[in-house]
Amino acid sequence: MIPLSDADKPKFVASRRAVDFVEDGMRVGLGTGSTAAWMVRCLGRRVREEGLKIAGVPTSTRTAELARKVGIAVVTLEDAGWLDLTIDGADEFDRDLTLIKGGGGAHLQEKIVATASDRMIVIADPAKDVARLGAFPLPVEVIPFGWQATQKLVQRLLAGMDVDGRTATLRMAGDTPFRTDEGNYVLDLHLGRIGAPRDLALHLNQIAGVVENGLFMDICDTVVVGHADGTVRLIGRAGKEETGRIDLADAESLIADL
Ligand SMILES: O=C[C@H](O)[C@H](O)[C@H](O)COP(=O)(O)O
Repeated sequence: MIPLSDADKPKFVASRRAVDFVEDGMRVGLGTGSTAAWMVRCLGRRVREEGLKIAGVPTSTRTAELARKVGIAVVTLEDAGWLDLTIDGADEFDRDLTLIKGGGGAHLQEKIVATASDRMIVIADPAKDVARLGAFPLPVEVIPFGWQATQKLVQRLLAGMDVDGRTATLRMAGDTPFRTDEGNYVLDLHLGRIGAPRDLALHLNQIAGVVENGLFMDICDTVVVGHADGTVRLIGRAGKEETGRIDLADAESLIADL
């Protein structure tokens, strides 16, 4: 048996706690990324071992593949209509539960799915908890047509925004531009600090060629932070907090899914 790596421990702990919120009959949005992958495995185990009946709406082709592999019934958002809950990772979250997402380029589908849900729970490790957003580059999905013009307009906008850095770089996958599931490109905005996230998000989405930015405001209801020692912290709106503990040995049967 391969031991759970130190990097995976907080992801497993947060995921294991978050799937307790899933109830029989729910339509559940399934996030994307390394943390969300643990959540999908934890949820798959509940489906297999407890007979939990859920419909999962994945936010990427990667997540769809994993969900099917672990036994979750996968449906489209169109089929589900509306969702009870979405559980997803994040690249950063602040005190207002505003998020930066899209490190894996999935933030467009993730935002559509999360906003079509009654509730969004974010699962994270302690490194994602920031006093101010912006150290993580902000992903912005753009249409490939005329993307250089869009990049110029984004940089022109940044010149008037409350941020420290102002470069927007095209995300690459080797020698070619990275493509999202929709076939679009991603500009990563190196801002260092985002002083007014709402202002920035609204202005970015006004630029022709911008499809969606990775700032999630007023969408997340609860953040579940997992720690490597098994402790878990739930942060709700208005700073409401709760702590708990997850047994790390509980991850063993999931390691085979890796
Ligand atoms: O596009 C990717 C998503 O927004 C991820 O949820 C985010 O990047 C966090 O990923 P991870 O859990 O791998 O740090």
